[in-house]
Amino acid sequence: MLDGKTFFFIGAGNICESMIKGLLSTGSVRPGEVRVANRSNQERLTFLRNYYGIVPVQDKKAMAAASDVIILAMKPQDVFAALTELNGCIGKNQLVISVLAGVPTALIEEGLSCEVAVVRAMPNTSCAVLESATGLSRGRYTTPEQLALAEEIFRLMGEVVVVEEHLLDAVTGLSGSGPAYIYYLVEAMEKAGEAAGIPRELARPLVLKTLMGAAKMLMETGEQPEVLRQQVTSPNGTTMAGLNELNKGNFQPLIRRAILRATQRSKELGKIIIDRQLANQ
Ligand SMILES: NC(=O)C1=CN([C@@H]2O[C@H](COP(=O)(O)OP(=O)(O)OC[C@H]3O[C@@H](n4cnc5c(N)ncnc54)[C@H](OP(=O)(O)O)[C@@H]3O)[C@@H](O)[C@H]2O)C=CC1
Ligand SMILES: O=C(O)[C@@H]1CCC=N1
Repeated sequence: MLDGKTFFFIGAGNICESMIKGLLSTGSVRPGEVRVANRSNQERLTFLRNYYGIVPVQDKKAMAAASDVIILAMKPQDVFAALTELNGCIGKNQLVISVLAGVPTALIEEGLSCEVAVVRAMPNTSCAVLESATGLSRGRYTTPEQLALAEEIFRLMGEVVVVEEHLLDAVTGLSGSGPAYIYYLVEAMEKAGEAAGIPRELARPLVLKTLMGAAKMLMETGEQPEVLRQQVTSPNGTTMAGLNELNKGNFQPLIRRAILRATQRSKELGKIIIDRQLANQ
């Protein structure tokens, strides 16, 4: 279904580059089929063109009209300006994918003032290595075929779940922001390894292989994480001593708080944008 489809990224930031890198690496999308626009940062477009061979765009309206898939990838607070620029140029047979945290499909449909197919997606930066966990939900004018196209695009870059739109804020808090929690854990483990006397250059591969191995065990054995944890934990051994320290710091409630707060923040971002839209009407 992807053959020859053209992609127009509006917003050339981190998630855009992760997706471009991932999509091109699959070979299913060619550099000439990827068009990218920014608000003002031309150096960034030049970099992306030189590095990936993509097509930098100045005339967003013309390019949006001429592309199969338009990906909104600016900050949520910049969505109005972007939609205003695109108003009236996207038709029913095109697909708009929004990766914006918190922004409802209805707001995008309204901003484009026509019956446009919108899919709201929440990928993560692991798109770059084809290991994203992506949540999708469709807007009111999106056909099953258009949703299937969005699924196909994101499935090239990892796992996809299709959810009710109200769950996308939670997907954002869990797996959209999720890589940052893991990187933070890696940072903390490396620093702790150093404190225990292991030089950074040795701590890094030890931590990374531990992370990879644990992920692989979870995926390949199908065991519950509790079971795998118990297999590591000898009675009165080292792991138990370490886990006790994590529990003293309320490890699980802390993680829960972080994910719930990120989820709430996604909802807040949506509300800010909706309130601003209402104020402008
Ligand atoms: N980073 C992540 O891990 C993820 C981010 N997201 C979502 O993706 C979106 C982008 O995030 P991220 O890539 O991190 O952000 P960045 O700040 O890295 O990039 C945003 C880009 O949008 C551009 N931009 C702003 N307004 C316009 C406009 N009107 N037309 C064209 N381009 C515009 C900016 O251009 P300029 O520099 O010229 O102003 C900038 O390059 C956010 O809404 C976020 O919620 C979703 C999943 C994961
Ligand atoms: O931090 C953010 O708001 C975005 C959304 C998910 C990941 N990054």
